[in-house]
Amino acid sequence: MPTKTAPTPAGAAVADTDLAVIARLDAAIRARRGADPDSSHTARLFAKGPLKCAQKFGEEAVEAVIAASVDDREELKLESADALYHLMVMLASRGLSLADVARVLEAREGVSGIAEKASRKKT
Ligand SMILES: N=c1c2ncn([C@@H]3O[C@H](COP(=O)(O)OP(=O)(O)OP(=O)(O)O)[C@@H](O)[C@H]3O)c2ncn1[C@@H]1O[C@H](COP(=O)(O)O)[C@@H](O)[C@H]1O
Repeated sequence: MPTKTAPTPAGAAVADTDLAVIARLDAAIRARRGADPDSSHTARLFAKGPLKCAQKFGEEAVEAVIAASVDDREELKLESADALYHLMVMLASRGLSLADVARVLEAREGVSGIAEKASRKKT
């Protein structure tokens, strides 16, 4: 078991220790491929297929949206964790990972969203 990171103030900048948690979760999700669905929630989702994985992500994302809408920050943290985990499972069910998403974000770095949208309208 990794050592737990000390609590950080709300809204703190994302640190390497936070990214390490994501990397460990990624490894855990990968390790559940072909595991026993009776003992693993991830394996159960994989066994049900990509459509179920997508549905679960949608449900958890909506729950996060509701928490944000009513300004319940504790619930927002919990639901966002559920949504992030289920996003990663959904990506894995289609042979992708957050590394693929990171490459997309990397390609967009330095490109203003406003300028990009304006360039789309011209074409
Ligand atoms: N981060 C998570 C995580 N977040 C949420 N969940 C589970 O997601 C489920 C969501 O519950 P719901 O009632 O919404 O869904 P459900 O039980 O499928 O019910 P239905 O929608 O099917 O009716 C709960 O069982 C949560 O425990 C998670 N399950 C696992 N992980 C991580 O994945 C690792 C591997 O887990 P297993 O695959 O279970 O070994 C764990 O060590 C954790 O690090």
